[in-house]
Amino acid sequence: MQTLNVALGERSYPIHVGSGLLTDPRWFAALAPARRAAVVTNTTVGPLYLARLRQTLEALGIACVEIVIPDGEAFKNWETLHRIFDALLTHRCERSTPILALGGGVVGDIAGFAAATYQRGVPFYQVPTTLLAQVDSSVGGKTAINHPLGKNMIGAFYQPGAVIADTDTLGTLPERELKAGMAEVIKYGLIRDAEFFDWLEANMERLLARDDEMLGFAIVRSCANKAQIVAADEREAGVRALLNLGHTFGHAIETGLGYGEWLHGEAVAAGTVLAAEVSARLGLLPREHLERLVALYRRAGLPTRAPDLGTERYLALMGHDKKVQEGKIRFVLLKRIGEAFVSADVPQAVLAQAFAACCGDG
Ligand SMILES: NC(=O)c1ccc[n+]([C@@H]2O[C@H](COP(=O)([O-])OP(=O)(O)OC[C@H]3O[C@@H](n4cnc5c(N)ncnc54)[C@H](O)[C@@H]3O)[C@@H](O)[C@H]2O)c1
Ligand SMILES: O=C(O)C(=O)C[C@@H](O)[C@H](O)[C@H](O)COP(=O)(O)O
Ligand SMILES: [Zn+2]
Repeated sequence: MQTLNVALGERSYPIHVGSGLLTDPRWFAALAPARRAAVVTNTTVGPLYLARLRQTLEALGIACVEIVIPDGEAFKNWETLHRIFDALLTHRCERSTPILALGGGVVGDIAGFAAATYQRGVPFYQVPTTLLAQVDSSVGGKTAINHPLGKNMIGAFYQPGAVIADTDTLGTLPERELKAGMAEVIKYGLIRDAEFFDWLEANMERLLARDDEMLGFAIVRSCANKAQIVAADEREAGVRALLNLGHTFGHAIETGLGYGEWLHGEAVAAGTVLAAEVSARLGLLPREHLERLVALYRRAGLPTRAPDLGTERYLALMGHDKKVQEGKIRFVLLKRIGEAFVSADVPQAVLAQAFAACCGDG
C-alpha cells in the first residue's frame, strides 16, 4: 500500500493505492461524520464492487444511497447527469452528504461534476476501478460531461477529498480496457519521465499479464507524475496542458466517431502517433523516437493508426479543443521521449501530411 499527496494547499488530498482497500474502513474514515453517502456507479461495476463498498461504509456507520447509471462513454451526458441529480434530490441528500464515484473515468468524471454542482458543491471521493482511472482520471479534479460537438465540454475543476484506488479491482477489468489504460500510463513517460518510458519498454508484457507488483509500480509512478503536474498548475494555465498529449487528435476521433466506438485510451494512442508524426515532420522529434513509441503502443495492443475522417473534418472537430486560443489550435508536440511542449505553429499542410501518413488501414 502506498499513499501519495496532491499538494494543493488546504485542498490537498491523498491518493491511496493498494490491494484490499475497498474492504478496509480505514481508507474511508475521512467521510465521517457523514451518516449517509451517495455512491455513483454503473451497471457493470455496481454488481461487482458495490456490496463490498457498502459493507465497508456501513462498518463506519454510513448508509449508502446507491445511484447506478448506464455503462459507457455515450452516457457521459446531460441526461445521465440529470438522473444523478434526480436521485440525490429524491433521497434528500444534503450539502454535507459525500458523493463517491465507484468505477472508471466515465463514472468519475460525471459523478465529480455532479458533486461540483449539486447544492453548489458537496464532498467528493474517487474510488477508481479501471487502470485508466487509477493512473489518470481520478487525480487532478477535471470533471465533465461530453457535448455532441466536443469531449468534456461542460464541466468544472473540482478536487476530490481523497482517491482510494484498490488495485484488486483490476482483476475483473476486460483486456481491451487494461490496454486502453496503458495509453495514459505511456503518456507520462512521453511527456516528462523518460526513465519510466524505458521501464515500460522493459516490462510491457508483464504489465499486460497483470503482474501485481508491476501494475502497482506503474500506477504509483503515474500518479506521482500527475500529482506533481496538478500541484504546479491546477487549472491548466501552463504545464498541465502537457497531460493533453494526443488528446487534440484523440478527442476529435472520439467525437467524430460518436462516443464509445473507440475507447478514450485507444483514441489517445492513435492521437499521440499523429502528434509525434507532426513533431517529426517539423524536424523536432527524431524519427527513432517516433518508431520507439509506435513499437511500444503495438506491444501494448493499442492502435497506432487513426480513422480516416479527412483533414477538413479533423480540423472542424479540433476547433472545439479547450486549448484553442484566439481561434488557433494549440498542439502538444514532442521533442524527444520524455519532453513535450505546446505549439500553436503547426501549418495546415503538415497536419494534412500527418493525416495522410497515419490515418486509415495503412
Ligand atoms: N478527468 C480526467 O482527468 C480524465 C483523464 C483521463 C480520462 N478521462 C475520461 O475517462 C473516461 C475513460 O475512462 P475509462 O477508461 O475508465 O472508461 P470507463 O469508465 O468507460 O470504464 C471502462 C469499462 O470498464 C468497466 N469497468 C470499470 N471498472 C471495472 C472493473 N474493475 N472490472 C470490470 N469492468 C470494469 C466499465 O463499466 C466500462 O465498461 C473518458 O470519458 C475520458 O474522457 C478523464
Ligand atoms: O488531467 C488533465 O489535465 C488531462 O488532460 C488528463 C487527460 O488524460 C484527460 O483525458 C482529460 O480529461 C482531458 O482534458 P480536457 O481538458 O482536454 O477535456
Ligand atoms: Zn485522457
